[in-house]
Amino acid sequence: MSDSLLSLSNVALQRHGNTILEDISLQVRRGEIVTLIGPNGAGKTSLVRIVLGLLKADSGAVHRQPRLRIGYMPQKLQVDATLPLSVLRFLLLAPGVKRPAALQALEEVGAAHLAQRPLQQVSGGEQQRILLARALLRQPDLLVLDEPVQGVDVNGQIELYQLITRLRDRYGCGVLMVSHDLHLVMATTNTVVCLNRHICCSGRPEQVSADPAFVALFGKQASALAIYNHQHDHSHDMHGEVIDTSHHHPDGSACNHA
Ligand SMILES: Nc1ncnc2c1ncn2[C@@H]1O[C@H](COP(=O)(O)OP(=O)(O)OP(=O)(O)O)[C@@H](O)[C@H]1O
Repeated sequence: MSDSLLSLSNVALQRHGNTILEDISLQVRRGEIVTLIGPNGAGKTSLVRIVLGLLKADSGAVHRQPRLRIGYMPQKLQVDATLPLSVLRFLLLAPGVKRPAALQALEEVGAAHLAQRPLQQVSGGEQQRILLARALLRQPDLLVLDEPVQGVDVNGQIELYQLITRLRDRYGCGVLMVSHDLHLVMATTNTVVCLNRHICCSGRPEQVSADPAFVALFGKQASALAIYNHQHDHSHDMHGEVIDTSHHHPDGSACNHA
């Protein structure tokens, strides 16, 4: 039996005559962490929405393993600041969730001590852990994390990525996450997919980082600063279209846009 949880083949999405995504093929297998990186407007959120089934691709195919359970962690916790809600009560809002399971999920993410804390009083890093706990409550086969370390300081980011890796190991789930942080992601991910409407390059981090095309794409400075800075050796016009059309991505390894 295939261990592929999710498979996208040649997926394309247009909106109002604009190409948002084109020719996107990727897979997430059980136990694998796949990270989507790309600049603002690259289509990362649109791709996540297609994976979640919230958006339908205009062409191409999306295959999910039968009865696939997806745990989704959004970018941010959206709560009414006037709503008196403890962390535990927030988790109990999810359908079918019982108190012991909610407490265990908080324990799993190192946030058991926050159970009775008003939701509005938790820090950015604590919020991300709570959202991760909520995603775990679905006992997911696949965790989909949209910028899981957003608004968290560097030490907190390292801890969160380590936590995600531990959860992957413990549950054997697949992880698809969006990140802007190339440097930290390289240490924890199995596959990096660089997206800019199309897939610019992808592969295992060690393969990608050893390839001259990778350095050309991201630049040494970007790695050293742990800040994502998208650099291509091909160009995009103001609509994100590739001006140099010689690129192609035959096998998922880093490509050289000569
Ligand atoms: N419903 C829509 N109608 C028209 N354009 C859209 C729609 N949804 C997204 N877009 C456009 O598609 C492009 C990709 O958006 P998306 O939010 O997927 O990018 P992103 O990589 O997640 O960006 P960011 O890093 O800024 O969050 C953007 O140019 C956006 O304006």
